[in-house]
Order: sequence, then C-alpha cells, then structure tokens
Amino acid sequence: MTPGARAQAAIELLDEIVRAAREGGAAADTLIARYFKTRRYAGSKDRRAIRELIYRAIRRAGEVPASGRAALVGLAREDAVLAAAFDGAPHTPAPIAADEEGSPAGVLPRWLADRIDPSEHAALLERAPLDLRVNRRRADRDAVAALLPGAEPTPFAPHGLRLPEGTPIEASTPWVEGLIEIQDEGSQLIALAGKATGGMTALDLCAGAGGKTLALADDMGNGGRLIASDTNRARLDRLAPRAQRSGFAGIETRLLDPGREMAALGDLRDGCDLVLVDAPCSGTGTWRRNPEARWRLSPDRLAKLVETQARLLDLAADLVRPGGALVYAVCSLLDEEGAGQLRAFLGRQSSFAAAQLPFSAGRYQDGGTLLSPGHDGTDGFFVARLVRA
Ligand SMILES: C[S@@+](CC[C@H](N)C(=O)[O-])C[C@H]1O[C@@H](n2cnc3c(N)ncnc32)[C@H](O)[C@@H]1O
Repeated sequence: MTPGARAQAAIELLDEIVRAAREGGAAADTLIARYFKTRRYAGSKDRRAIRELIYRAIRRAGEVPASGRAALVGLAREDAVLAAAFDGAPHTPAPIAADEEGSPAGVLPRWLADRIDPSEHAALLERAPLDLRVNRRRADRDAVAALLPGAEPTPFAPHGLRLPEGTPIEASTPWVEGLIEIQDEGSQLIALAGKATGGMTALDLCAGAGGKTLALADDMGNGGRLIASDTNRARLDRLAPRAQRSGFAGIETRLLDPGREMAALGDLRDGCDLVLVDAPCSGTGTWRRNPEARWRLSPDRLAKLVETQARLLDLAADLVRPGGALVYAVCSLLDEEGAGQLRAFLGRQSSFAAAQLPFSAGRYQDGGTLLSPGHDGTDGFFVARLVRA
C-alpha cells in the first residue's frame, strides 16, 4: 500500500473508533482486527504502519475528535511526511486545506484536566512495557529470565519480569509451557497486598478473567479455598482455561447478579480471610494501554462507578471474618475512586482500619497507596489493605 492508502485506511478506522467511543461500541484494538480480517491485501508491514498511525492520532487527542480525518490531519500538522500522503490520488485522502486545522493536541479531556497530577500527564500516554508474572508453581524468575532475551526483573514485584513493549511473547517457550502470565507490575502488587497463604478462604469479588485470581492461587500454593466471582459471564468463563494452563485446580467461580450479589455469596458472610475488591472503575490508570478510553469517560459514568465501588466495598466488608482483610483496588488516578472512596468507607465502617502494604512502591495517600506510570512505571492504581477488628 502507498503512504496515501495507509493514511486513508487509518482515517476510515479512526472514524469507526470515534463512533464507537461516542456510542459505547467496541475497543480500538477489536475494530482494527475486524477491519484487517476483510482486507487481506494489507500485508503485515501495512497493518503495522496503519496501526501505528492510528495510535499516534489517538494519543495526541485529549478530546474525542470530530472525525477520523480531523484526528489524522491534527497529526499531519506536526508531521510533514504524513501531510505529504494527503495527495488526493485515488484511494488517498484529499489534500489538507490551508485552513483545516484538525483536532487539537491534548492529553486529557477538559473536564478532567485539573484532576490528575500534571507530573503524570506525559507518562499517562507513553507506551507500556510488557510485564510478566512468573508462575512459581512451574518455574522461578531467574530460570524464566534466562529463556527470554532482554528480560529484566520488575523493580518492585518479586515474581515479575519486564520486556520491551511489543515483544511477541505468545510464541515463546515460557508462554507455551504456562510458566508465565502477562500482568502489569501494578496488578502483581495488588495481588501481593492480599498476603494470601495456603489454608486461607479468599474471594476475588470482581475477578474478571482472573488475572489477579491466578496470582492469589500462586501465593496460596494451590492450597486453601479460592473463589472468583464477577457479574460478567464471558470474562469469568475465561478463567478456567487459564487456570488449567497454569496448573491451578479447584478455583471456584460464581456468577453474580448485579445488585443481588449476596444471593450467590451469602454462605461466605463473615467467613473470608481475604476479600479482594478490584472494582470496576474509570481505568484512568491504564490509558497508556487504552488511550481511546479517555474519550469514553463522562462525569455521569464516573459518578455511577463511584457509587458501585462504594456498594461493593460495603458488600465485601460483610464477607470478611473478624481479623480478616479486605484489599480495595482501582486502576484509577482519580481521588473519588481512590483515597476519597477509602475515606468514605472508613467513615462508614468503623470495624475496619488501614494496614501497611507489603511493598515499597507508590505514594501513601490517606491509608492507601497510589501507584502511577510517572512515579512507579506501573499502570496507575490506588490500593489499600483494610483489616477488620
Ligand atoms: C477492574 S475489572 C477486574 C479485573 C480483574 N480482577 C483482573 O485482574 O483481570 C472489574 C470487574 O468488575 C466486574 N464487576 C462489575 N460490576 C460488578 C459487581 N456488581 N459485582 C462483581 N463484579 C463486578 C466487571 O465485570 C469487571 O470484570
């Protein structure tokens, strides 16, 4: 494909991505994969180049662009080589008019501009490295590192390895043999905050596809009782094959009915040594992986998430046994989902107190810790460990 044809493809895809962001449609990665499935003429170099253009355009637009063309013209205003590809030949974009500015450059949507520490802004949109968690049931970190050229130990997580972004890990021996999971260092630290050990009864309340459940299972050495619950059946269904691949047997799963979660969890009331609440959230801490997610968040959506987090925290509090622990985490850098949410919880639940976390990363905030891309090189998370009297 010519540079112009690649630019045209990027515009078409950006149009779809913008529409999906406005209407709650599929994520950019899914739309890109679908687009290429029906366009076999695009070779692997074309696909890589188009993808690269799309993500550069997404990263530079804080507000949702007016159109795919506006997003790419904005980028072309800063890149003469790309601007030259708008040459108006067949299957290429029309030339850029002198007064056509394209979408403005920015990091954050305006309504969030002063809600995230400016020292984090640049790192929020950098490319994330590829972090792995070594499955101790199958291997140790040094042995796996020796199989992966360029792998470095993660600075804070004791079982993590870091590789450059884009390393094709799924073709590697450690991946094929189930020795590793792809998991950001921040997520590994959250599982570590559970201090899970064999013999415990542990519940991962918002388990999703079980990324942190598997880390807890590794800490528990396949012992004790581990329950993974979620309201999303498709995500929860992905846990069993992952657990099998990693050699973990016996993880229970429970599908929850939103708003009626206790109907499936009542037998665990006052019975868990550990409840992990990795709550649904704005995802502001993972924008470096999903930069278009910042076009999807709105004040209304944020308010609903904060309400759900508070409700799930109170529900989890009823499931922890006296002396047990609740770990609260959100992949967010916003106070209302993190330290603010924790302050409100501690105000409502006098039998819980914040306890120290078992790692040195992050910055202390009102009883919890904020991990961030700029400060710690991890995805952004707020995490707190709360012990019941
Ligand atoms: C941040 S994600 C969890 C990610 C997961 N723990 C992991 O490590 O991969 C939040 C999860 O909360 C789930 N969720 C949303 N509402 C819920 C509810 N009322 N009860 C339990 N889970 C809920 C979502 O389906 C989503 O999978």
